[in-house]
Amino acid sequence: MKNINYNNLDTIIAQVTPYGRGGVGIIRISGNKVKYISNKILNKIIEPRIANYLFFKDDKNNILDKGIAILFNKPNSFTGEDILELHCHGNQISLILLMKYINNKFHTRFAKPGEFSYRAFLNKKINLIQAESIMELINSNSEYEVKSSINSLNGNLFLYIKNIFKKIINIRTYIETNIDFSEDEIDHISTSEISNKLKKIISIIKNVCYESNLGKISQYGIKIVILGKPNSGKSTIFNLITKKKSSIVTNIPGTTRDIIKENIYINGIPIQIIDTAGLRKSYNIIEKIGIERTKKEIKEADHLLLIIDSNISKKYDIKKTFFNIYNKINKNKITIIKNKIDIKKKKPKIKKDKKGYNIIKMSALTGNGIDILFKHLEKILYFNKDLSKILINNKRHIKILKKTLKYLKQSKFLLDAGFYIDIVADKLNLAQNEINKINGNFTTQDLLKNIFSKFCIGK
Ligand SMILES: Nc1nc2c(c(=O)[nH]1)N(C=O)[C@@H](CNc1ccc(C(=O)N[C@@H](CCC(=O)O)C(=O)O)cc1)CN2
Ligand SMILES: Nc1nc2c(ncn2[C@@H]2O[C@H](COP(=O)(O)OP(=O)(O)OP(=O)(O)O)[C@@H](O)[C@H]2O)c(=O)[nH]1
Ligand SMILES: [K+]
Repeated sequence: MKNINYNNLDTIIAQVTPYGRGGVGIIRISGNKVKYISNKILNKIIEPRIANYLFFKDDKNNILDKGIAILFNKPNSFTGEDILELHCHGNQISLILLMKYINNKFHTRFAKPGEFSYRAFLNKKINLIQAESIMELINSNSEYEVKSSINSLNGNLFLYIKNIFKKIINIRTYIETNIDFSEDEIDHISTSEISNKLKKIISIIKNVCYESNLGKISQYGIKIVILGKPNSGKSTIFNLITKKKSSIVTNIPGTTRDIIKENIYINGIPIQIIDTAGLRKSYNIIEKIGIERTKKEIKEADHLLLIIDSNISKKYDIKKTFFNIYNKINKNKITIIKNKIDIKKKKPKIKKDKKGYNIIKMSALTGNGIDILFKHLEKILYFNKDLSKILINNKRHIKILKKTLKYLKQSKFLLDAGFYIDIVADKLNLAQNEINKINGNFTTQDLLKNIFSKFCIGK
């Protein structure tokens, strides 16, 4: 499909409901010929934006279907062009027959994937971010992805991008007005002020880029790694969370030699949960490999669950044995589970320790306390990071933001190192161009076509 000519704004038609059998199947027609087609097929001039229950007929007065027709007059439609929607009975054959008839009779054609949205974009009905988020929404596989795409559909991401853009412009203006290019020497006060401003933008983007690592969730889920001493109950927790018996549970310490992964959803959040080998010094070569891999998993994890047997004496300080991660790690990145509370018949609960780390007392064996754990994880993984506000799932956006970040860092570096301000400004310019690509202000035709062609048919 090399010759997609999106600029040729002829009238296009597509089935917008899924292929197959259904209660209702909707056909959408967009373009200049719509009114003519509507009059012919419906045998009537219908009022726009009103549902009309009518026969759909061919030119020989044969009934093609009887359904609901809605006309949207340009520019007040999804695409900004005239649109006719035919809500037919959901039979795939009759839908195709109807579309074929229209194509043959009125010289319309089937829409390419994303072509309706592309027209909506060209006619400034939606911005590029919204178009992409509509597609993200359609392709969502979890409540989590649905929420994030609806969020960017609502314009939150657009506002965020605009804010970064404004801040960059702000610095460029500041440079142009406050620095005298005719002098070789740069005023030190202004330089440090610019440097601070740059630092701020960098941190704003960094925050989002960090969260956007969660963007990989569509493929793998948020990575939760289970850690703990042998026999603390890691495999039992893993089985409890995944509700499967895939991890071998035994009372022989060191049974879990390798890493077991499972993809699950916790309250709609896609999660990849990983059970690790028992962490301890081992001369067993197989176990050693497992431990090396555990270290790697820890590095890549979004969240750690550290399992401790709550009945084992405290003087043996487990927390110290975990590569000192306990003290180094962000308090929200780790949850300590004091397991096996059933033995001393304690009640499950959640609390914070003196250092502010989250501790959950529960029993993996009986499942008592699992709801507390799930609720906590949901809070930590979803709400604490404020993903409900800005979450970037879109690979294209992440890539652009990373590039923007790179240019901003370079420009700060050059500034701090005392390079000429125009070199700094050049880098800023590059950053600005990057950010412009997200909302489609600085996007080539090829790129646009590429983006929209990944949409589904009828969108
Ligand atoms: N029947 C139907 N349902 C649908 C769609 C559709 O195309 N048809 N959509 C397709 O994605 C979504 C809704 N998107 C739409 C976006 C804009 C307009 C529209 O008519 N816009 C006009 C008027 C706005 C107004 O009255 O406030 C405009 O923008 O000028 C319609 C649907 C989801 N539901
Ligand atoms: N009473 C009680 N026993 C538990 C609990 N959780 C796990 N166990 C038992 O503790 C033993 C070890 O559990 P595992 O889940 O295999 O422990 P692990 O941490 O995966 O062990 P390794 O494979 O050695 O790393 C098993 O006999 C479990 O049945 C619990 O909450 N209460
Ligand atoms: K074990």
